[in-house]
Amino acid sequence: MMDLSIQNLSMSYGKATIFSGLNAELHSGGLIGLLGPNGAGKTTLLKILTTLQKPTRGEVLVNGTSLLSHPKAMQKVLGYLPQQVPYFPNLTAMEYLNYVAGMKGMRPHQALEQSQSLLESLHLSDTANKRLKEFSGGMRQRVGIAATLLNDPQIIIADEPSTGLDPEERVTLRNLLAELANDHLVLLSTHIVSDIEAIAGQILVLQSGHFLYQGTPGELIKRSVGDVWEYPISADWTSPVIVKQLNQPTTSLIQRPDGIRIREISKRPPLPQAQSVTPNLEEAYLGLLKGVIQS
Ligand SMILES: Nc1ncnc2c1ncn2[C@@H]1O[C@H](COP(=O)(O)OP(=O)(O)OP(=O)(O)O)[C@@H](O)[C@H]1O
Repeated sequence: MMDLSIQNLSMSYGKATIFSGLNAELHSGGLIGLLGPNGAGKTTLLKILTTLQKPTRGEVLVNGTSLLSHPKAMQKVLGYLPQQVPYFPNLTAMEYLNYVAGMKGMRPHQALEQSQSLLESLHLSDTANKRLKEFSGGMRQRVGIAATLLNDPQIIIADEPSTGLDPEERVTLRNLLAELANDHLVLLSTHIVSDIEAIAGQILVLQSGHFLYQGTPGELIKRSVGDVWEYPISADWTSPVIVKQLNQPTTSLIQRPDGIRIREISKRPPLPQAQSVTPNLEEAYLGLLKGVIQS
């Protein structure tokens, strides 16, 4: 069981405050999704949690031990999956894993055993001796995951790991992280709601330097009940008025058996004929970011 306690954490670059006074309690068992728009500070927060960067103020405790005073306490239990897996085109998958295992201080026989078993569970055994330059983006990402999991880290932190993956590879990665989250602390940062929908037990929403929301996805959806509406498109949907309306982030199109309808996040019914509908997580999240749903 691992616990991460984020206490009054603040980060500024010069005069620019990225976030301030962040507090959160994270535990193993159930994936934790860190959501926020581009530039919200997710990577900066992950860099602090992975000891790559020092915060301006505040503290992070790893099972009660200060990460700032004892970064090794975190480094010993951490598996970090960065946005872009380091790329060594001329190494084979096995050679790359060996190299990472060496950096993690693993003994050669232990490195070999674990690399083989990880390559097998990530369906890469057949390609263990192929050079990484011959791998697809998704395969390379899976090698990155194998490298992250070497030495069985108890905390896994992933930064937008599905960038560049095709839909099938995204699902595979999602399932793998969900499975790991049963007995590891898994924190997955993304700006794509579908990456964590259905697998996150807890979500943190970071925007404008604060956590706008911390809790279960279900609770966020509950909060947005009554704020999402659906209505048929009354005019030609290529007309400038409709196109302008659809360009707002709070509206989307949905195909129904009787035609295309507009879904809109709004405190009040946008049209008299609009019907209140059950929100999905994406809508609840967007409503929160746009201030329609209260944080
Ligand atoms: N070394 C730095 N010096 C100055 N500003 C920085 C530095 N690193 C990041 N920033 C700024 O901090 C803000 C947050 O960046 P960060 O990469 O943490 O966001 P993010 O939520 O991870 O975004 P993305 O999803 O686009 O990766 C951005 O405005 C960025 O320009």
